[in-house]
Amino acid sequence: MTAPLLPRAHADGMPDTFDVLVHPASELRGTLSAQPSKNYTTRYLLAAALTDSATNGPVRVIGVATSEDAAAMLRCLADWGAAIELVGDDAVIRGFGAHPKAGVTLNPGNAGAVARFLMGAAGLTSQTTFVTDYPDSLGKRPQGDLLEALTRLGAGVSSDAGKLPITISGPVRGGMVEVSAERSSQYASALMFLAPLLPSGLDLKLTGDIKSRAPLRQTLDTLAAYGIQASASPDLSRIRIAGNQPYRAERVMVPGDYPGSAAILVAAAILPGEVRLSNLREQDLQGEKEAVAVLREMGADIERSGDTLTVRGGQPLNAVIRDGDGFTDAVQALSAAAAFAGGTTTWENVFTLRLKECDRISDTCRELEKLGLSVSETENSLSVSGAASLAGGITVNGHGDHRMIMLLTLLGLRAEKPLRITGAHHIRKSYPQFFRHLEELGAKFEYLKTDTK
Ligand SMILES: O=C(O)C1=C[C@@H](OP(=O)(O)O)[C@@H](O)[C@H](O)C1
Ligand SMILES: C=C(OP(=O)(O)O)C(=O)O
Repeated sequence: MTAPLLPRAHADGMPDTFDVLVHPASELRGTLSAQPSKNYTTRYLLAAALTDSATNGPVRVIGVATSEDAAAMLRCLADWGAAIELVGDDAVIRGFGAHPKAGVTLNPGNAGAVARFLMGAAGLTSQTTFVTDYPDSLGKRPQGDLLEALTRLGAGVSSDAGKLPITISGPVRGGMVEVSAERSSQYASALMFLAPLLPSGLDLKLTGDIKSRAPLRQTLDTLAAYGIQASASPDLSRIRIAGNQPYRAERVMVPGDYPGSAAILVAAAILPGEVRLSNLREQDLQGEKEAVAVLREMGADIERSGDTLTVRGGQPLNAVIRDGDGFTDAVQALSAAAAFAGGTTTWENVFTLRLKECDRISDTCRELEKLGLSVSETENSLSVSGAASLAGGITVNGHGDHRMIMLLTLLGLRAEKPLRITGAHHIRKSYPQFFRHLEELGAKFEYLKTDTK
């Protein structure tokens, strides 16, 4: 099953590994449809695999993302015993229910959410090992909070000081358990996916200053779509999910992706022209929907008609001070708007950005400084002062981080001279068509083949 699931992410006509040369754009104009949501794709695929095909039959996940993270989830679920068929843009999955294959080694690539959600479900197996071929990215991200919770539930766990590679030996028991939600919401989401298949369910107490509440709500939403009952306190510090609840669904449809689309909206706002972006639901739990409100507050002209947003670009922008935790995956893209806004923009409460594919606070500061921008950071915040223009004409480092690559690309589109971004193929983690979408709007890129992974 592995082979046919992989090429989807690479069917873009670009070299396997490349730097991108971003040419300045005078305007952006055209219509796009937002790509499928990364966060709903990972959730709907996992939940589909957790259905028991003997009683539920196949689940059709309609319109799955084509990113490397989606491919990673598909590959791991197939390795765990799910029968997966890709039919056009859909995935048809016959799930393994509460019985993923034991003794399997899973490689979730560079996908944090995929790795953590699967580590939760590994509590159903007698043993699952997790490795990564991204030791410098996912391999450095912390997993200890989830491993502690699984240990309290009776799992045997071995890890490299709370990091990958990790082996989890179950099965675990249910009941009450604390899990820290201070560094990532993904640990709690992982346990939420596990809970319904444990005989006594889980009574989760989320501890610490809870971060990324929006994805926790997307997990509750996914459970509901698969017929699982859950109850949560309004602040999400307590989430109760009864046991012995089978996952059940026939068809689920993946909505459009707000985090990636935020980058398109910013590009459209900082350059003259008119861009229409469809497939973005107004009623949606993705926190990055807030990027629309943030851009409007900065002075962007964005109009909504149903699921379509129209941006009339080139309006003068002003700085804002906002708590960025609610739209964590759009902070990078919005920093490109900040780079051209009057005044200093500060994103507060964004400590968790340091724990993503790179340190999205310090590494961002370093790259923006190279471009001549004035930036500052605290442990928990990132500030960017707007400039009237950017010279460009240099090489900046994509840090192997798709959201950093999006941010630098947006800056390059508004620079005076072309900007080279290293390791731009990592865009495929979440948004393989990013450059192609911008090309459809009139942007020009050169893809410079490299041998650097
Ligand atoms: O649950 C999810 O799908 C995600 C949760 C967020 O992570 P944190 O909870 O670590 O902030 C987000 O940044 C990530 O891209 C996807
Ligand atoms: C941080 C991200 O993803 P993950 O945590 O799933 O690797 C992201 O998509 O920006």
